Amino acid sequence: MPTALSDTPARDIAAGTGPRERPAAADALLSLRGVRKSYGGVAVAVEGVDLDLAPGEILTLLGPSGCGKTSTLRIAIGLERASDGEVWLGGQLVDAPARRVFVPPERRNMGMVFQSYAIWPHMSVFENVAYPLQARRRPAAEIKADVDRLLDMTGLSSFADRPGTRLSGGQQQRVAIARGLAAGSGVLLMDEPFSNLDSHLRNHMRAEVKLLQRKLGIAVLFVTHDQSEALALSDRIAVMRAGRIEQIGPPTELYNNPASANVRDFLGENMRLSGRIRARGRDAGLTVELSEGNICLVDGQDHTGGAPVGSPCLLSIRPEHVRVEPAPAGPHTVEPNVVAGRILAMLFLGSAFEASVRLASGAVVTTMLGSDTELKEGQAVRLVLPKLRLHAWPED
Ligand SMILES: Nc1ncnc2c1ncn2[C@@H]1O[C@H](COP(=O)(O)OP(=O)(O)OP(=O)(O)O)[C@@H](O)[C@H]1O
Repeated sequence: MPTALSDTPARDIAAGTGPRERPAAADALLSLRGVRKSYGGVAVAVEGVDLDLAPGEILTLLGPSGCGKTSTLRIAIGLERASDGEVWLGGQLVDAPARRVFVPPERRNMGMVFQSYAIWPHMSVFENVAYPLQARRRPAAEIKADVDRLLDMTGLSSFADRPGTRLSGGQQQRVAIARGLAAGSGVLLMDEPFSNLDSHLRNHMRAEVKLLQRKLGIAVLFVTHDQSEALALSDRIAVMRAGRIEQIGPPTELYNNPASANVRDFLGENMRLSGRIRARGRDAGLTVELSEGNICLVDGQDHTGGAPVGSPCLLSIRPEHVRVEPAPAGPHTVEPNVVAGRILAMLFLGSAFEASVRLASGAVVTTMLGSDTELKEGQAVRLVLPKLRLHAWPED
């Protein structure tokens, strides 16, 4: 894996601190095994987390406030000690309470970028980036060469002499990233790094970080509560809830095949329709009668756990998978997987319209329409629900 600097590799950092054998994942740069954290022995923040950060990947911890994302990150870098479990860095054990192993953060050499950037205002851009290298007493010529390279890679060369205070939010963020890379382990931890930026700059920085990460081949463990940020940036997402990882996988897998209602609702929008199971296919598939009276064939995921025919259930479908067509003239005909409705309101989002549609039952659902749609507010429509895109769940 190409690391940013000609620096001490992570596997040498903790030399002499623990056993030599590797944890389960052979090529992982960072591994957490059964990590648990309770503050003051009472509040449990992290409850048995296992994860492996592979070389060159962006792995995001995603979840609502208080689910344990930051605690997990702080344990990884050594700012907190795990209460139980093991942390491995580059094949070396760096935290294992049961084995009395703990390597402090300054000896883990991992870069961390915080929400607040933590740029030192009394130092120039060059000095900020050089700091982690000076702290390790590297020779001046080597420091200069490495910092020049990092400033070049992050597009900051022309700002080298500028004080940290005289930079825009995006530039400060880049200084924080360059300084994180100077830590040299090839692993960068980022905790909500864009939350202080306005939405335009936030989008720009997401793209910039991903480009930089791809160029350098570093591994990033990223924390956010923003699902669109996680979907856009990550190679893999770990959705956390109450201190545990609920599902981990590539963004498209989590989006298309959520393993739980929590992951389904946390990632993206859903149209939800309530109904009752009318039949179960021999191998797979359900027939569901909606509250609208229509029949729907469901060939997506079945999360109803074999609930018997007659049980209430919930169907979900991503709004972009619903086809919205003008209602045909003449008497209403009932067809499977087609629901009648009327557009109540259309919101123009730039690239698309978000339309609220009232169904016969009175339920209001949200759908997406192309920006060139000819459909209008007040118009009668039919919603076509492809069976492969419909997932069945127990009632909420
Ligand atoms: N130093 C601390 N002392 C006591 N409890 C703490 C401490 N730090 C975090 N907690 C608690 O641990 C739980 C997890 O907190 P953590 O900051 O890891 O969550 P988070 O998902 O990162 O939240 P946020 O997105 O709000 O930062 C919360 O209930 C929090 O109140």
